[in-house]
Amino acid sequence: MSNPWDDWDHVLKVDPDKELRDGETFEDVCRTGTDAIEIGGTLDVTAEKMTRVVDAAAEYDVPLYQEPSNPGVVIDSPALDGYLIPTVFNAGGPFWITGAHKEWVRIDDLDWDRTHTEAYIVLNPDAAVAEVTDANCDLAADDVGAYAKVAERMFGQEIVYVEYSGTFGDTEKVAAAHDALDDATLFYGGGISDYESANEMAAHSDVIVVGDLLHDEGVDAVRETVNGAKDAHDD
Ligand SMILES: CC(C)=CCC/C(C)=C/CC/C(C)=C/CC/C(C)=C/COP(=O)(O)OP(=O)(O)O
Ligand SMILES: O=P(O)(O)OC[C@@H](O)CO
Ligand SMILES: [Mg+2]
Repeated sequence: MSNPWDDWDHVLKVDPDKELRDGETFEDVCRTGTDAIEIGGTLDVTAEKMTRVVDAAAEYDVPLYQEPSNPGVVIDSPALDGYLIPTVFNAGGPFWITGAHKEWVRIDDLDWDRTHTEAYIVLNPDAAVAEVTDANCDLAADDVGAYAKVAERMFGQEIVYVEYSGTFGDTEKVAAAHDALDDATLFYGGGISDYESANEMAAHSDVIVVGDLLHDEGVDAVRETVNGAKDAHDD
């Protein structure tokens, strides 16, 4: 079965809790050449802030996905192509693996056709997501590869996400996850800041995710990362 992300090289992650650069608009954001926009962040996200971003991006034709950090921020909008729901394979306890999901399914009527999961392997211990989920980030490359294989083969995950949010990762660990997967799509996110870093990580993954750069440097810098990712996959 084919999935939209099979054809992606680049995802832009917009944090609803952060501002765009002065003078930049969501139209500019949607015209960076990214393949999809993921809307989410770990800290201080609310349904209201989510709605603001979804509404602002709705009229452009880039696919829009919500990535909720908890069930309380999920919004119901026809502008969304879907929901990418994290599950943190190396979380310190079950809540961020299946517990939050159980609570969500209990209280909400889910649109299953638009709901997909991302099997996160969180590797930057200083990131908010690592602290919130109490992730065990002390993993060697072969541990990372083994988690990726478990995610794909035992849990049927179609997306595995190596997450270094805030810092550029260890290419050996990213490559170990990539090598472990047959069909699942490997997302890599963390510290991508320019053409070179995008090009380098894209060589070890299927999709690179760019986050803070949008809020810190703006849309022109993001466009360079799109070029870096696409060039890596064209070679
Ligand atoms: C069941 C539902 C609907 C939600 C639960 C989803 C889960 C398990 C979330 C746990 C992991 C998490 C908080 C993911 C959020 C996405 C993410 C990693 C965003 C990046 O956040 P950071 O960049 O670390 O944080 P800030 O941008 O807020 O600093
Ligand atoms: O903000 P950065 O470091 O680009 O990370 C992107 C993304 O993986 C965060 O979830
Ligand atoms: Mg962030």
